[in-house]
Amino acid sequence: MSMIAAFYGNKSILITGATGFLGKVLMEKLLRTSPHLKVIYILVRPKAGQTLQQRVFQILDSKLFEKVKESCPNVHEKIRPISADLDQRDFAMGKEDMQELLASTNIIFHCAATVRFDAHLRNAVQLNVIATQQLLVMASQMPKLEAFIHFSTAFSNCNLNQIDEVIYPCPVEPRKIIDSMEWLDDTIIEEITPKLIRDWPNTYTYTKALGEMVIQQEGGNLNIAIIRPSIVGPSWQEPFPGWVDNLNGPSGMIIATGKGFLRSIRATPMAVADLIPVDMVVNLTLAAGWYTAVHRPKSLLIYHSTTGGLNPCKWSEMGLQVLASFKKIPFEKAFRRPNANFTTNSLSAQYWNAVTHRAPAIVYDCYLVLTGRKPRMMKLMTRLLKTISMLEYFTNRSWEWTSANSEMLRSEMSPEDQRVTVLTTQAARNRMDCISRYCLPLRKSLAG
Ligand SMILES: CCCCCCCCCCCCCCCCCCCCCCCC(=O)SCCNC(=O)CCNC(=O)[C@H](O)C(C)(C)COP(=O)(O)OP(=O)(O)OC[C@H]1O[C@@H](n2cnc3c(N)ncnc32)[C@H](O)[C@@H]1OP(=O)(O)O
Ligand SMILES: NC(=O)C1=CN([C@@H]2O[C@H](COP(=O)(O)OP(=O)(O)OC[C@H]3O[C@@H](n4cnc5c(N)ncnc54)[C@H](OP(=O)(O)O)[C@@H]3O)[C@@H](O)[C@H]2O)C=CC1
Repeated sequence: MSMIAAFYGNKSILITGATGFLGKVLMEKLLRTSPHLKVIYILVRPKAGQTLQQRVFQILDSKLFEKVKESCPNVHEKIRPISADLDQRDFAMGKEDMQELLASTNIIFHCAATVRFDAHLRNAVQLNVIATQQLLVMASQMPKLEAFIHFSTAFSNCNLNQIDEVIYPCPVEPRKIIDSMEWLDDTIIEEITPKLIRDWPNTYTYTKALGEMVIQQEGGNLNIAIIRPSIVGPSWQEPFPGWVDNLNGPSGMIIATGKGFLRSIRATPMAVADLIPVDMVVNLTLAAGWYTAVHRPKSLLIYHSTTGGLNPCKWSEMGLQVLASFKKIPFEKAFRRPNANFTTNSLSAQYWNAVTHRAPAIVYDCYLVLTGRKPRMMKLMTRLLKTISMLEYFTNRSWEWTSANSEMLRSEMSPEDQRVTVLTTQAARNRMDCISRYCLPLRKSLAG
């Protein structure tokens, strides 16, 4: 029997961000492999026109949960949604809900975040820093809490090239940033944002770094671990290959290339594409939760969930795999035949944008207007080019992440857990298999 799966049996688990990409996969794996867990509390923000229960049923109705429901048709009884908005004081939670959480929670997985690169600094600080701080305060009042697992990103220190499993100080103390958000107005915050974030490329990575510092400074005696995944992609194996439900990171770019919209990307072919399938991130997370609670390490441990350090994959290799997958399974109703290249300098990128992106979009829009339809291609192309420009920072640099803690974690696992729980390190060793599994199922999942 898996020791990790057995550990989560009979536990009350709190997940923030359970309606998001990683949160859903985490919840699925917990329900599938630890069917005797007591309850999963999920903090869900109310959405107009949908009750909390409806949001939960919508998630459970997705293909991701088919396997769990086969073995446990009443799986919804294990999930207890709690209305909470992490942007609000005390998460705008009801008193009784709060009391129940404080009294019962054994393990916290904190996934909620804004992952938008263009988030206003105030919003990013609120969710990625202040909400983390509030959750720590709650955690400190939980007598039964065994472990607090926080999701950060491998790019929280992307201003460095070599990144160890440690917390690096930020130039400005998180407390000072939090205080200033209280009295500065939005326009001034926008003006000073570039000065504050310095060599971080966006408010997302910057506020994730601040979030880590808050954890270190205000974690007190809690048993805490931080997971730092790199670029999280579709599932590799569990519960089935290729599950993904968003267009973040490379997924949207791959679709856009396959559909023939995207023909050129500013990327350095030899730069490392550090992709990690979502199920491996979840495996590492559950193993880290078990280890943190059972072994109670003396200090906070950080786990890199990355693949590049051991056996790096380059963007050129990734690109070739992607193009090969389009040949095997072409997209339906493509705008053009898929073909793409990587450019490295910004002048040639501008040239290709004009020639292969904007010009065909204008021609197509003229055709739509002439045939009595609404033009839409230029709007789509502008959005696509905006997205590409935000991703360029990551496609033109390489980072080296060490992974000693992840290696240590694997060595601490039982032989059975080592057999059933694929962690990042093994995935890195089988990198080509991993990439082709990344590309092909992604195509199947999102094509259409
Ligand atoms: C040698 C041969 C070469 C061959 C080349 C072959 C090419 C192969 C492809 C290779 C891929 C290369 C690209 C790699 C890029 C890697 C980047 C990795 C960066 C990771 C860093 C950190 C990882 C993390 O820690 S967390 C997760 C990261 N977060 C994100 O990824 C979020 C980024 N996105 C945003 O911040 C926003 O979406 C933004 C600012 C880019 C755009 O905002 P906007 O307000 O304009 O739009 P949205 O409201 O977000 O969406 C509106 C609409 O558009 C749809 N959409 C969103 N993104 C995409 C997309 N990428 N593609 C297509 N469509 C997209 C979205 O669903 C919405 O649709 P609605 O219908 O309106 O709802
Ligand atoms: N995806 C990736 O490539 C990577 C992700 N990470 C980290 O992993 C974690 C999860 O990311 P991912 O699943 O991709 O992100 P998603 O954007 O898919 O999910 C974000 C989650 O946070 C919730 N949330 C956002 N704002 C609030 C709020 N005010 N109150 C309550 N809940 C809120 C969302 O709820 P709702 O459904 O209501 O919007 C959603 O459940 C994050 O911490 C991220 O930084 C790290 C590295 C890479």
